[in-house]
Amino acid sequence: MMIIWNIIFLIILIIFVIFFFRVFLFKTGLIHTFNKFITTIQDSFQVYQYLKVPEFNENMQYNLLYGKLSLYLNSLPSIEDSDCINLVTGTNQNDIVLSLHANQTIHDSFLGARLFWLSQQNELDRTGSFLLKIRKADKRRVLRPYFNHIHAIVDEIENQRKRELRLFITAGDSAGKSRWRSTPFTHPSTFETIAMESDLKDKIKSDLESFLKAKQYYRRIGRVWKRSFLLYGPSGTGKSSFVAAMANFLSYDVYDVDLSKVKGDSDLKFLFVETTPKSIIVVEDLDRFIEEKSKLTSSFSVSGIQNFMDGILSTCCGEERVMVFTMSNKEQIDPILLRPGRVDVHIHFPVCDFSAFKSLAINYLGIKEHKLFPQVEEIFRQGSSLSHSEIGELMIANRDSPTRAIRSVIGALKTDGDGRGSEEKIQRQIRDDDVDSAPERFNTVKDLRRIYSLFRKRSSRRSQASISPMP
Ligand SMILES: Nc1ncnc2c1ncn2[C@@H]1O[C@H](COP(=O)(O)OP(=O)(O)OP(=O)(O)O)[C@@H](O)[C@H]1O
Ligand SMILES: [Mg+2]
Repeated sequence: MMIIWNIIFLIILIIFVIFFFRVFLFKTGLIHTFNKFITTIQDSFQVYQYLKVPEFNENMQYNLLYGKLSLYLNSLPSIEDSDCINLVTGTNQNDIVLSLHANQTIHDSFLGARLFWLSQQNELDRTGSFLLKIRKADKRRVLRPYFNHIHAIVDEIENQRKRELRLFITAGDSAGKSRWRSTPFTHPSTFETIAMESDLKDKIKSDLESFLKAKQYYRRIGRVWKRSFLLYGPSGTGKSSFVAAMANFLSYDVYDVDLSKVKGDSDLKFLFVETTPKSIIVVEDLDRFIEEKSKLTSSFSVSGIQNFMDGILSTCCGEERVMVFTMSNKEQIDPILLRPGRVDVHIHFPVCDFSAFKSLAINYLGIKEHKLFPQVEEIFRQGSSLSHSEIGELMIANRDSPTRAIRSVIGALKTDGDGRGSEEKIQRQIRDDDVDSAPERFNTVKDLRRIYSLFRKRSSRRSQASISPMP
């Protein structure tokens, strides 16, 4: 009898010990260490195989699978169990997105198999990789459908995010190399908000649409599937806004290359291979850069810039890129740099004419007609003109009163026409109008002062808009 009681007592004791051990493990967080210990024991009875997915291939071209994997792994719920995770802001500033830290393992399960992904970072070149650990016994059965599953999930995520475009800008890393930093691209410019000849706009839109459909064609003729545009014209005529409109039209990300931050040819190549397909690569003020480059000793070579423009490096790491170069004047540029094939379409951005003025009036003031329009037209006919941004700013500053807005434009155009004291006169006119009564406009006045300093710089004159597609 005594023995039976002893056994019962022992069983109850064991149950209590197990119970308290579990509570202790959970309360102290030691459960994770315990689980790792169990996994290590299990692992020692298994034969595993390792597969590596590097960020770049041996030719330093970006590996698209790496990007997809990163998206997939960061979307797994098990990321929360990792020892160290990065918290970053999402597209919406209030969103917090989890992303896997270097040297962290995340587990996944698929068709009954357990898969482990280790994120790694090379200390020397700061490039990343993912290492997959999978049981040899599961590999043959699971691997192919598992990667199909990853592709399907990533496509789904990308479809959800389709409208969330990103703007990439050049920034240096700790090793002094140029890298991309991205931020949501929310520029509201569209082809509808750009004041430009409607025929020209339609031509460009259909050019872009036919480019999107031409994958097979480009492949058949052995050319890189890319299209290059040169936007040239005076300051404030809408070149940058046009690039944003293109990005919104195509739903492409924008890579804004700041050549002044790029160290030289190899850095430029590196930046290029890091861009992804379905993107617009923009180089603003190329003429200014080339002019400055000739004065400074630079590690850029003409062929480095040409190769970049040709996008020859993009052939093996996905295509579908649009390249855009902006400049104020193309006359000074070596024609080799703009030869057909290197730059496919030249688009001229002239200073504002009467028809562009009317588009701006519709957009900024919400009016299609006004009794002062004939007067404005006459002034334009006499050869006066301003840039779109100058006129736009005057309209924004006086948006409460279209009449006042148009009068101020007329004043500015006239001053421009006879060339007398533009800055002083227009500032007085704005002060005389009810600027003081609207505190928020003080900013606008400040802006206007800044903008009118452009008057002195402006050199180009009215001309016809033109698009010259190269064969
Ligand atoms: N054609 C246009 N249609 C509508 N708005 C315009 C146009 N051109 C300029 N603007 C307005 O003027 C401002 C400046 O334009 P933008 O920066 O695109 O000019 P830009 O040609 O790139 O000038 P820069 O050569 O100095 O960079 C923008 O806020 C834009 O809204
Ligand atoms: Mg610009």
